[in-house]
Amino acid sequence: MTKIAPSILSADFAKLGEEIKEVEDAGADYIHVDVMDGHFVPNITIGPLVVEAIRPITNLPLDVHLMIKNPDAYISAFAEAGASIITVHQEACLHLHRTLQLIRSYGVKPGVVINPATPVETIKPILTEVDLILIMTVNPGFGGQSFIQETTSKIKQLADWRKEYKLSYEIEVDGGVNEKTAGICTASGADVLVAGSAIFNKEDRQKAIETLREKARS
Ligand SMILES: O=C(CO)[C@@H](O)[C@H](O)COP(=O)(O)O
Ligand SMILES: [Fe+2]
Repeated sequence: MTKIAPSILSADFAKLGEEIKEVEDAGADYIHVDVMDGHFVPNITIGPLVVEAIRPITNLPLDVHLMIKNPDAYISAFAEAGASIITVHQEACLHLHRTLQLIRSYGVKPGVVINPATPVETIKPILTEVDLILIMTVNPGFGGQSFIQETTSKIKQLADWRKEYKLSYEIEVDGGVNEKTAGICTASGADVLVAGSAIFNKEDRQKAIETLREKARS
């Protein structure tokens, strides 16, 4: 079954704990945490202190998406704060194998992310190093943007490589995922759908998650 990872970027930060509990009760699989530094992306969000604060609130894995320059300098802080998965951008890493191995050395699942304009071939050399690959379907930095359709060929390529090389990474998509685009993602081979506005901007979060799952199936 397709996994759903609500992105707390679109949650009400004044009641973040309640928002997280609500999506957990509504059937979410991961809690997606968007970390932005104002350099790699034109926005600033949250840091390890918030990850530490939300860790005891939920039993779900914390899927920490680092949109920051020089991620190596902050991996220990996010690992110690309780991240379950840490994804780093290929575009932000000078020595990608080293960064992914550093994440794993803390007992955290390593993942890599690529922006919409980055070819999927750029991560072919590190496929054996990751537990998850995140395909950005918008340019990172903000919630509520429109899905970039051209990115779906990358999802398909990753699914083909996984089969060909007998690997087991999960394929996650992030950005503009909603009831109209969920089906395109899963038909291309996505296993995990990140959704911010399509869940937190809805009154009934359970219905929003169920709708995404239903669209993912069809
Ligand atoms: O990483 C990001 C944005 O950079 C995402 O995780 C967004 O938070 C997704 O928001 P929606 O497009 O689903 O509203
Ligand atoms: Fe994200």
